[in-house]
Amino acid sequence: MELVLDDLTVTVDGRDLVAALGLRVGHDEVVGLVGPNGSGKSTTLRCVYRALTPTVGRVLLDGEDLHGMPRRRAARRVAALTQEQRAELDFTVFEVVAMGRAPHRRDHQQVTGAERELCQQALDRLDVAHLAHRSVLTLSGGERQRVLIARALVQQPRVLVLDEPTNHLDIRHQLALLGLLRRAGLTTLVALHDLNLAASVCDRIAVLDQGRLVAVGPPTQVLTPDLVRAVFGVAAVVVTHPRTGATQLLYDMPGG
Ligand SMILES: Nc1ncnc2c1ncn2[C@@H]1O[C@H](COP(=O)(O)OP(=O)(O)OP(=O)(O)O)[C@@H](O)[C@H]1O
Repeated sequence: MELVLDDLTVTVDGRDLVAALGLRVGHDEVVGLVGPNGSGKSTTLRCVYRALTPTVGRVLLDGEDLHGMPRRRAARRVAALTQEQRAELDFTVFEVVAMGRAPHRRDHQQVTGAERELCQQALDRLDVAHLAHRSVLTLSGGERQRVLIARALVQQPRVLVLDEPTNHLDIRHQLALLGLLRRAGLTTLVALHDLNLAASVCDRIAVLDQGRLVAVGPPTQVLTPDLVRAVFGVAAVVVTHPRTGATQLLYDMPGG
């Protein structure tokens, strides 16, 4: 499914948090959204999971206006892992993951055997199967993050929107998650702070600065020392990973 952000603008109190953003995420493509704190990444993603309605512009799924769709139809297409997401009620991990099926079920319908199987697979993929019967209230930050990602997968969306999904994850689970995103075969828009992780996992990277898209393209073309200095104010050199061939940045320490 193709996701298009068409001339997206979000204005609050006369200030454009996102300004005339145009971005296309192709079928099965993983596009990374990077930029400094406050550059508009979460605001952009909030428009895609419908927490915000753009002031101007549209979000299109295969040409259809996402904000004009009935809520359940949109929820069957787009799953999100957000910054706001909390799991504060005393449900078990399995119950929380099974909630991902809600857009596909009629009210009060029981979870089917096939859906239970789907949940079990997602728990296994995210390495949280051993927690299935624990209360989500007892989980560590990284465990909770993995449970919420499992729930998003169980939703069987066509489009995945992730806001800093590697937050709280240790390095093994960060890499496992990004590998999973690569293999998921979903149209994926992911906000990431770590430029090296973004370079490793994304087909293309879109760079936001003060609400404006300033660069978009393959990591090797976008993540140049000039761009990193101009947008992030950091001096960096670019190296090529000797085994994977991925572009990676090495940063100068300020005053170092
Ligand atoms: N509801 C709001 N009212 C006013 N300003 C807002 C609102 N929501 C976000 N902002 C501002 O919009 C700007 C962009 O915020 P946003 O959360 O999209 O940035 P971000 O790129 O995701 O940042 P970070 O890397 O810090 O998570 C920030 O300056 C933020 O303070």
